[in-house]
Formats: sequence, structure tokens, C-alpha cells
Amino acid sequence: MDSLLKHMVDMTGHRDHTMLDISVISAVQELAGALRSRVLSIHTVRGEKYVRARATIEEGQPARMEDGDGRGEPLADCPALAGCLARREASAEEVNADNCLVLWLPIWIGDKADTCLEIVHKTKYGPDTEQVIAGIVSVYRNFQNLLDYSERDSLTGLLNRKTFDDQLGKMLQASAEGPLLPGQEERRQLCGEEKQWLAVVDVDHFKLVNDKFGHLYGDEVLILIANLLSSSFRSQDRVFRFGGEEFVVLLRSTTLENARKIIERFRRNVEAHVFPQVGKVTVSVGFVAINAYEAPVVILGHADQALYFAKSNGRNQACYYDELVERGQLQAVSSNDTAEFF
Ligand SMILES: Nc1nc2c(ncn2[C@@H]2O[C@H](COP(=O)(O)OP(=O)(O)OP(=O)(O)O)[C@@H](O)[C@H]2O)c(=O)[nH]1
Repeated sequence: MDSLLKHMVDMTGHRDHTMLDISVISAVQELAGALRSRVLSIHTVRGEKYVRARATIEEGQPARMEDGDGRGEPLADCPALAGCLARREASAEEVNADNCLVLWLPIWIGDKADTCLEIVHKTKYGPDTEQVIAGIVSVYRNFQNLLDYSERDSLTGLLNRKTFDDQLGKMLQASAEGPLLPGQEERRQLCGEEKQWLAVVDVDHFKLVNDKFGHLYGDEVLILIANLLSSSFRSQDRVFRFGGEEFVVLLRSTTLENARKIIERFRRNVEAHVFPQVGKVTVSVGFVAINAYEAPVVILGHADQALYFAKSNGRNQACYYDELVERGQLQAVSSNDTAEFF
């Protein structure tokens, strides 16, 4: 019981998802005598579900975080888990090729399960161990819920400004280490071409929407734009509401051509959408490649410069910072270790 309490204190003492993942698998591994425990992410790419390990602990080894990029394995390759998720069941179990039992415990939050615990063990668990595991799963779910709540904007459900610094830090690290891709072959193929990107999105003439239709309709527009952002970008990308009618997107490992295509697709999705009562709404976007050697404030400043160029040159367009500088439409003036642009 001492050990259980110690793990519960550890699990509830964290303020970020990564450490919570590490502590939940450490608890399960020890208390359920597992051979291997993992936290899996379940995400959708173009309508297909994929499973990717976020954290792993193996017998006799310390817990480790897994590379957060890449798609992972198709959920369809794991029919027992796929069936359990489709039927919204609490657990699934099967015997693997090594004759060990694999237990999956999806973490249901409402009718969604983006996370699943996977426990590989030798013999069937008795009721006491099952009860301990169920307790750990409940604490994990509740705490994940709490962390999600503190990281999200209450109007749109997007990640909030507070979470941005942390996520940008991770991207800066990724760009310093080179493009992160699921397979080494893919990494070779696209070497040198892929970058991380930051885009600032701002609703055009949003003040007019509020003035003409009222704040409730204004809020509705923001919620619908947040939905269009979430559906236009990939699950590995991160979308934030920065406040007001400004949003920021972090795009992972992609080429300039693709970044432009994805951003354009989003811009056109907004342009084509009919907003209830309000009708047509457009957005302007400024985007820039993330350079690991530049301060976040400089990266954001460059994207903002491109956004303001888009705003002052007709709106409803996406502008790429480097292209504007190359064409002489934005001029760089260095000041100390940051830069200002006009
Ligand atoms: N409904 C609603 N309005 C908001 C919210 N946050 C900020 N706003 C409004 O957003 C408007 C932003 O207006 P401006 O910054 O002048 O820009 P704009 O009208 O979008 O014009 P451009 O950006 O130049 O195209 C202001 O009227 C704010 O009151 C919110 O959460 N809900």
C-alpha cells in the first residue's frame, strides 16, 4: 500500500503530460509486475487511425519518452485494440507472439480515447491487481483532464498561449536536431528539405463582425475558425489561440512547398465556409521557417511582419516572410542580437 501511495503522490505531482505519462507507466510496471508498459497515442491522419508510443518502460530499465513524431502503426494492425475502441469498451486483451498477455486500457474522456495504456505481462491478473490498475487508470484520466483544462483556451478548445512557449521550445530542439520522421529511409529521402514552420493567422476585419452582428456571433466565428484550423492541419501540428482573433500554428517537418499548400488550403477552407448569419469571413496569414538559432520572439516577430504585410496588401492571403525579404518587400535592419523589419 505504501508503494501505491508513493506512486499516486508522484502521478499527481506533475504539471505536464510527459512526466505524467512517465509516472503512470512506472506505477503500472511496479504495481502490476509487468514486463513492459507503454502509453500509446491514438490519432487520425486523413481518416485513418494510428497508434504511436509516447512513453515506454521495460523490465529492469528506466522509463523513457519516445520520439513524439511520426505516424506510428496503423490501428488496423492491432484488431483487438481497434475493436475495443470501436465498441467503446474499457479494456482488451490478447496473447502475443511471445505467449505473453497484452492488456490495453483506453483512457476514455467522454466518448473519445486519444490515449491508451498497454501492459504486457506473463500471467492473468487476479482481482486485487485488476483493482489497483483500475485505480491508477482513474487517477491518470482525471489528472490528464485537469492538465488539458489548464492548457486549453476555454472558448475554442485550442491550446492556449501559456502552452505555446513549451511547444515552440520542443520544435526549436527538433529543428536543431534535424527533421524528425518516423522512418530512417524517409529521413534520407527528404534530407535538407524539411523544416518546422510557424504561421500567425488573424481574422480579417473581425471588429466589423462584432460591431455588425454582436459578440455572440463573433465568438461563434472564432469557434468555427478554430474547427477549420484543427481540420486543415495534421495531428502532429499544433494550433494555438493566442488571444482575440489571432491564432498560431506550428507545423512539423515539412517542405516549404507543403507548408504553403497546407496554409493555402486552410485559407481557402475559411474563404469557402458560410458562417451562420455572418456569411463570408477571411483570414490573413504570415509564416516563417523555424530556425533553432533564433530567439522565439524573433521568429514570432518575422511571422507577424509577414502577417502585417498580408493585411496591408489586400488581406485574405498567406505571405512567406523570407520571400518578402528576398523580393525587397520587407527590409531587415539588425539591432543587437534581434532584428527589426519595416
Ligand atoms: N467576439 C469576440 N471578439 C473578440 C474577442 N477577442 C477580441 N475580440 C475583438 O476582435 C477585434 C479585433 O479587431 P482589430 O484588431 O481592430 O482588427 P480587425 O477588425 O480584425 O481588422 P484587421 O485585423 O486589420 O483585418 C476587436 O473588436 C476585439 O474586441 C473574443 O474573444 N470574442
